[in-house]
Amino acid sequence: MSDILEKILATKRDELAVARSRISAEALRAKAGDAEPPRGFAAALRARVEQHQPAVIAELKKASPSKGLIRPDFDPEWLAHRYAAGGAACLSVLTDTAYFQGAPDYLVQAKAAGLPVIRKDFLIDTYQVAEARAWGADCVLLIVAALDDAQLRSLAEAAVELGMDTLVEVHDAAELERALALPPALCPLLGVNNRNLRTFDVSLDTTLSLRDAVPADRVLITESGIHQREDIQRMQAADVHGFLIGESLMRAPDPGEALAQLIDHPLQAG
Ligand SMILES: O=P(O)(O)OC[C@@H](O)[C@@H](O)c1c[nH]c2ccccc12
Repeated sequence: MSDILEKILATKRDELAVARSRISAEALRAKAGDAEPPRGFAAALRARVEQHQPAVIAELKKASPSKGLIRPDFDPEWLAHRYAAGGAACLSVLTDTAYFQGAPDYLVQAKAAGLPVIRKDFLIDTYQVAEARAWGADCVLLIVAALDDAQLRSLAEAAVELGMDTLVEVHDAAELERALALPPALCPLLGVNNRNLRTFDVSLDTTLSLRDAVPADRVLITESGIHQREDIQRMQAADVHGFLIGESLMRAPDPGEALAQLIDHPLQAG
C-alpha cells in the first residue's frame, strides 16, 4: 500500500472516532432513513452507454495531494449545474477535508442540480456509508487497496441495503480479481484508477491493460488523467464508455463548457 494512502487511512480512523462520539450509529441510521430516496447512479451511467454516448461522472475537486489547490473559486452548486448543462450523467464530490479540501456540505449543495452524486472519500467502515446516505449520496466509492475482502463486502452490502450503488476502484489485476469476487449487485461499476497512488504517475494504459478482464455485466469507468478528446476516443475504441473526470474540467473557467467540448455534447442553456 502506498504511503499517502496509508496516511489518509490513519486520518480517516481518527475522524471516524470523532464522528461516532458526536452522532451514534443508531441516530445516523435514522437520519439516513429520512433522506430523499437515492437517485439511480449506475442506471444513469448505463443509460448513456446504451445510447452510445460517453457516460461521464464529473468531479467537484477543489484540491488534491498531488496537485495542491486546483480551483480557488469553488461554488459547488454552480459547478454542479454547469456539469449538468455540459452533459454529465453523474457527479462526484470529494467529502474529504484534510487532503482534498472537500466537505460533506459540498455534496449537499451539488445535489441541487438534480444528478445522482457519489461520495468520494476513503471509506473504511459502514458508519461512513450511512453518513454518505444521510448527506444524500446515491453511490459510494470503495477503494480495494484500502480494504480487506471482508471489509469490501460488508461496505458494499451496507451501501446496497441503503439503496445506493457502489463504484469499486482498482489499479491492477490482483485488485480487479478481488473486486470481481463481488456479485454485480454489490459491484455494478468498476473503476480503474489511472493514477498510481505511490508515484502519482498517470497512464491511461492502466485501464487499457485491464479492459479485457472486465466482464460485460459491469460498467467499466476509467478514472483520472482524461484531458482531451483523443483520450475519450482512445477509450471508446477499446470499448470503454465510462469516465471519471476532475482536474481538466476544474481548471477551465466554465467546467460545463469544457465538458461539452470534451465529449462533443451540446451545451444546454442555463
Ligand atoms: O482529476 P482527475 O485526474 O481527472 O481524476 C479524477 C478522479 O479519478 C480522481 O480524483 C480520483 C480517483 N480515485 C480517487 C480516490 C480518492 C480521491 C480522488 C480520486
